[in-house]
Order: sequence, then structure tokens, then C-alpha cells
Amino acid sequence: MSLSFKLLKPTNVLSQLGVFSRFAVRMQTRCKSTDASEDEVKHFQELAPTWWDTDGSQRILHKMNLARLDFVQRTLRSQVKIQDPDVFVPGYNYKEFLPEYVSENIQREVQDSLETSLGERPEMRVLDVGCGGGILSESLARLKWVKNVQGIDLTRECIMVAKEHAKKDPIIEGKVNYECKALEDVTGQFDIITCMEMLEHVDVPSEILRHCWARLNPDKGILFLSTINRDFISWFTTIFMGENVLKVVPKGTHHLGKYINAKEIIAWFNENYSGQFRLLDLKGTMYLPLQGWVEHDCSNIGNYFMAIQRLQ
Ligand SMILES: CC(C)=CCC/C(C)=C/CC/C(C)=C/CC/C(C)=C/CC/C(C)=C/CC/C(C)=C/Cc1cc(C(=O)O)cc(O)c1O
Ligand SMILES: C[S@@+](CC[C@H](N)C(=O)[O-])C[C@H]1O[C@@H](n2cnc3c(N)ncnc32)[C@H](O)[C@@H]1O
Ligand SMILES: [Mg+2]
Repeated sequence: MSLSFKLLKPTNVLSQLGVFSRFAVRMQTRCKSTDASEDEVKHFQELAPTWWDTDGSQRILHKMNLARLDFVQRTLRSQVKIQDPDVFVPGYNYKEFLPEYVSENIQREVQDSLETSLGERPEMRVLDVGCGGGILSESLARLKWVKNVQGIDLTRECIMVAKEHAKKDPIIEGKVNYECKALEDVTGQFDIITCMEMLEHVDVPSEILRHCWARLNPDKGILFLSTINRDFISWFTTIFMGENVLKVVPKGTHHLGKYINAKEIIAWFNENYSGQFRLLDLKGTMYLPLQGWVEHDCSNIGNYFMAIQRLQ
């Protein structure tokens, strides 16, 4: 590995921002640019056996799954046009001006029409990069507008757990398949690519994004990311509180120096794919003990969800 990552202390995190962006650093020693480091694989190997224990070491990931599925579905619905001419979609904020029962009716009609349109859409092919034990892969495979989900991960034990768990649900039989392989070895094109809570675990995230882009349907394919900004709040919540105080995240899961700022990702897309993509949505998200994961508009602080659409 060309660079050694030290855990950045919050005091010097500001000196690191912008000066030492590992984001575009290319590996010199790894045979594959999208390969996983041994320490990351070893960490997740040990977690694999309890992956599907919703009160176990991945409980926070299970809780996050609800929020990120909302984000994915909301983003996709925003891309669907209402086809039904009988559905009235007011051109103003009707919730503020119409009686509650009227605006609820409108909202339900719009929702039903969107669900129908999504259900009629050509069935979507999904790639889940760094799928782990399949928490997100399975949830996506259960969505009616998904044709199939390909989950890949480089921790073999996670793939084995994912395969075994998928057998428990006949609804997703034949809709989800898993392989232990590097992203650059994945062939085919996908309408949706998800890369959730994985970028902060790789040494060269730009290589992951580059290979995701190459496999994204150029006709409006959508890349969904969730990862963590490199800032003090992230260190405080995800490492100090998450791993050391509340102990709700396995110790050693995260390293501040590997976190990636949302602004860095957007800048990288502008630099490499200017005019070929659209940022569909970017939301901050944070875990609150009594509420679970909640979205907020400070996407440059802490965790965030991002949706990027390929236009050509
Ligand atoms: C607007 C804004 C962001 C303001 C912030 C202001 C501020 C100081 C807020 C503090 C928030 C607060 C109330 C903190 C109290 C302590 C607390 C609840 C901390 C959260 C700890 C936690 C659950 C962090 C989540 C870590 C994380 C990213 C989980 C995903 C995950 C999980 C796993 C796994 O389970 O194995 C592995 C991964 O790689 C993950 O990314
Ligand atoms: C925190 S888990 C997230 C799992 C899943 N995406 C989710 O959110 O439920 C991170 C996963 O990324 C995998 N991973 C790390 N580096 C990888 C790489 N270079 N290629 C493929 N998978 C990788 C790890 O093995 C681990 O299973
Ligand atoms: Mg993580």
C-alpha cells in the first residue's frame, strides 16, 4: 500500500482537510485497484457470523437499512412521471392550502399512480457493491420493480452468510445472487448501483466510483452512495460515541482518515464526468438513539446519502 493511514486526531483533522485528500490517490502495489485491504477483510470476516442478528454487532446497519430504502424509493419516485390523466397533481403546495382530507386524497392518488408506474417500468437490474451479508441486497430484491440484484463483496464469509440467509425467503428466490469478487471483475450494465457504507472502507474510493460509473446504464442509471464526511462530528459520532462510548458499532470499524467528504465526490464527478451526470439528491443522516436514523440538510457533516444519475 502506498500510503499508511493513521487515525487522525480531531485536533489536526482541519489540517488534513484539503491538504491530504487520499481521494484520488492511486494504489501502486495492489494488483486490483478495487481490491479490499487485508485488515478490512479480516474485520468483516469476524462479523460475518452475527450479520443477521438485528440486535448484534450490525444492529446499526439494520436500523440504517430502513432510512436508506426510503431514500432510494423516494429518489426513484421523483424520477417517475404521472401517466394517469385522471390523477390531479396540483401545481402548488396543496398541503398548506387544502383541507387535510383533500390533500391526503391527492397524495394517496399520486402515490398509487407512482407505484403503478414504477411497477410497470422495465424491471431494474441492481448491483450492490460491498453487499456484506446482504441486508440491503435482500430489501432491494423484494421491491416489485427490481428484476434482480447482484451482490458482490470481497469478504468471502460475508458472501457465504448472504447466500445462506437469502435461502430463507422464497420471495427473493432467483432475484438475488452473490459473488465474492472485486468490482472491476463485474461484467454487465445496471440500472441501479448501490454502494452503501463501503466507500469509507476502501483505500482508493475514486476507483470504486470509476468502476461503478462504467457499469451504470448511461440512460439515466442511478448510483446510490452512503458514506461519511471527514470531519470532527463524524469522528465524535461514529468512532468516539459509536465504537467507544455506546459500543453500538464494532471497535475498529472506522478510521477517520478514510472518510470521504460529499464535496470531494461531487468535485470528482465534475472533474471526470462534467455534463454527463445529475446530482439527484444529497441528504445528511444521523443516528439518534430513540428515533433511529433521521435525515437532515447538513450533508457536509457526518453521514450522508447521495444519488447520482448518469445522463450519457
Ligand atoms: C446537523 C448535525 C449533523 C449536527 C451534529 C451535531 C452533533 C454534535 C450531534 C451529535 C449527535 C448525537 C445526539 C450524538 C449522541 C451519540 C450518538 C447517538 C452517536 C451515534 C453513534 C452511531 C450509531 C454512529 C453510526 C456509525 C455508523 C456510520 C454506522 C453504519 C455502519 C455500521 C457498521 C456495522 O454495524 O458493522 C459498519 C459500518 O461500516 C458502518 O458504516
Ligand atoms: C459496513 S459493510 C456494508 C455492507 C452493506 N453495503 C450494507 O450497507 O449493509 C462494508 C462491506 O464492504 C466490503 N468491502 C470492503 N472493501 C471492499 C472492496 N474493495 N470490494 C468489495 N467489498 C468491499 C466489506 O467486506 C463489508 O462487507
Ligand atoms: Mg462504514
